[in-house]
Amino acid sequence: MPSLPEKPLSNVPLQLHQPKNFQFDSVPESHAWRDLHDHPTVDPIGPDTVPLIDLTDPKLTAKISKACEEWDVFQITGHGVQPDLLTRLEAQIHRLFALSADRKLKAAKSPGDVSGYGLVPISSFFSKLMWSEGFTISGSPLHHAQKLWPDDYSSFCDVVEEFDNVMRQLGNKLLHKILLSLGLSKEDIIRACPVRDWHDMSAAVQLNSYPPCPDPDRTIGLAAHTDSSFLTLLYQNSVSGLQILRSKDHTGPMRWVTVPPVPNTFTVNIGDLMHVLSNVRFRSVMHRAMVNPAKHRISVGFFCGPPMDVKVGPINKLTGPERGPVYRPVTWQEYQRLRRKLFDKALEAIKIGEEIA
Ligand SMILES: C=C1C[C@]23C[C@@]1(O)CC[C@H]2[C@@]12CCC[C@@](C)(C(=O)O1)[C@H]2[C@@H]3C(=O)O
Ligand SMILES: O=C(O)CCC(=O)C(=O)O
Ligand SMILES: [Fe+2]
Repeated sequence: MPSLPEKPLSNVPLQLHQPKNFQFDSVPESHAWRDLHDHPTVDPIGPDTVPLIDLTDPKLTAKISKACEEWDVFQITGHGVQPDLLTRLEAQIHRLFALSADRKLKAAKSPGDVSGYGLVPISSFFSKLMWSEGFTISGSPLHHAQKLWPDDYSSFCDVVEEFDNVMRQLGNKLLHKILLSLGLSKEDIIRACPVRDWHDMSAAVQLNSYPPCPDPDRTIGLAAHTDSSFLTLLYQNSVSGLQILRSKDHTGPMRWVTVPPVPNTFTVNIGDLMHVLSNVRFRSVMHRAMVNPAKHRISVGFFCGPPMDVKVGPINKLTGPERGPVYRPVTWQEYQRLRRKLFDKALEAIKIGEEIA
C-alpha cells in the first residue's frame, strides 16, 4: 500500500499543476516520486499472468469465478466491441491530448465538477504530480468538446457516445456474469442486482494520456488506487504500463504484476462497490500506471456503477452465520464523496461497526 503524502495539493489552482505538455529533459522534483519500488515487479509469465477469458467460452462462469477469487482482475476477448470503434476512439484521444495546453485548459474541470480536462481526483492526496493528463466524461461530452474544438466537436462526441453505448451493454453483461459466478441464480440476480438493465447503469469514461518520460523509474503515470465502481473496463493502447498489486492466495508476498496490452482486449478491474456487493468474496484490485521512456501511452477507463440514487450493500444471499454483512449500504455518490475525503480509507469507513465518517 503506498504511503500517503505529507502535503495535499487540493487548493492549488489547476493551471499551476499543469506541466508544459511534459517537455522535460529530466524528471523535475515536482514529478519525482519516492517509494515506487516498495514491492518487486514481475513480468507476466506462466502462472503469473492475469487470466485472459473469452466471453464466448462455455465454461465462462467458472472461469470468471476463479479469476475474481485468485486475481481480482481479468482480461477479456470475445466481447463483441468492434476493433474499428477502438481505433477511432484512439485517434480522437490523440487529437485531444495533442492540443495546446491553453486549448485543453478551456475545457478544464470546474471546481466541484466531475467532467473535463485536468488532474484525476486522487491527485489531491499526493504532494507530487503524476506523469499524465486526464479527461473525464460523465454525461454528455458536448459542452467540453465545444470548448476544445469550436468548429469540429461532433466527431469526438459521436465516437464517445457510440463507445458509451456499447460499453454500457458490455458492462451490464459482465456485471451479471460476475454475479452468476458468485453462485447466485438468475432469480437471485433479478431480485438483488442494483442495475435493472443497461440503460440504468451509471457510468463515466476516463481518458488517460501518459507522455514518454526521460526517467520512467522516478515517476508514476497514475498512483496506486482501487476504483470505486462495481467494475471498470480498461482499454490500453499497445504500450505497456498497467500493473496490479497481487499477493498469491492473498497471503504470499506482494508483487506488482504487469498487465500486458493484448490487442482488442479489455482489462476488467473489480472495484470497491463489487467488494461491498459480494461481501468481500471478490476484492477490489489495487493498480497503478507506469510510464514508458519512448512511447506515448493512452488508456481509457469505463467505470460501471449503480444508478446514482440506488444504495449498494452486501447481497443477502452472500451473507451468513460465518460472515454477516461486512459493509453498510451506500450510494455511488455517497461513496465517491467519502473517497474524496478519505481516499484509501473509504472502505474502512463504511465497515459495519467501524464507521468513521
Ligand atoms: C466515476 C468516477 C470514477 C473515478 C471518479 C469518477 O467520478 C470519474 C474519474 C474516475 C477516476 C479515474 C482515475 C482513478 C480514479 C480513482 C480517480 O481519481 O478518478 C477514478 C475514480 C474512482 O474510481 O472513484
Ligand atoms: O492507465 C491505466 O492503465 C490505468 C488507468 C486507471 O487505473 C484508471 O483510469 O482508473
Ligand atoms: Fe483505476
